[in-house]
Amino acid sequence: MNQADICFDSEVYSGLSQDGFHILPGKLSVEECNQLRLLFEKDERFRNTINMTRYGFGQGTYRYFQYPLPTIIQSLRESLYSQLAPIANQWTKRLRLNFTYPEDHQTFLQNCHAQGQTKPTPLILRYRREDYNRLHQDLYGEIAFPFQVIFQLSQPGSEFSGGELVLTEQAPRRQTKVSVINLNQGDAVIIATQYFPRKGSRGDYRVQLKHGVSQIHRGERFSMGIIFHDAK
Ligand SMILES: O=C(O)CCC(=O)C(=O)O
Ligand SMILES: [Fe+2]
Repeated sequence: MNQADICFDSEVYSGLSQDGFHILPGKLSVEECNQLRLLFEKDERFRNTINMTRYGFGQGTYRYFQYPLPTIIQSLRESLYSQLAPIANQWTKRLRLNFTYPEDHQTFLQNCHAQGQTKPTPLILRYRREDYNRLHQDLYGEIAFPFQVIFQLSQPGSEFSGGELVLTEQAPRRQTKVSVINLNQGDAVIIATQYFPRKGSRGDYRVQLKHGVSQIHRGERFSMGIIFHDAK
């Protein structure tokens, strides 16, 4: 894991505030991706397994980790949180929301737990031919951190085709805009969980964001999601 390549400077801030997402290239090594993929088979690591067809979420399988999280996921969750929390707090001010995100993830989780959100939310997803993930938002209770991070664990082209990560943004009085995010194995993308503030001529306005995955045409695609709030 390369900590040095995340630098949450003004470019990250303006990207997130303009588009609601920002790509972090080469966040994980191929070796780390392969290790994370292998975890998918280890039942004892997970608290719940979701067959997406059964819930109408799409087609494919995802598994929620249980505590304690694998070390690499725990450390990514803490370090990404502490870098994103200051941006989250600038956003809440711009959106005139009455909530302050603590500096460290542990304190944030205490807030979640006090609201009955106690279950860990980091997950690994596996898609095979014809699988897909419908547009959605990952909200699991009243408390939601405004960012989440998605990691590509498979290599497009050699391992699968299709299966693009898709974001839709909905601004007031506009038709929906779509962005297709092409990630290589090991890349990650920070996305807005629910909505983000965008500067307009008459002040900031709220843009809603959803994410999903287009159908896989060939092969197998694994991804990992780090969501910072816990679930009810
Ligand atoms: O498979 C993907 O790229 C999307 C994963 C996802 O929905 C998530 O991490 O919340
Ligand atoms: Fe998601």
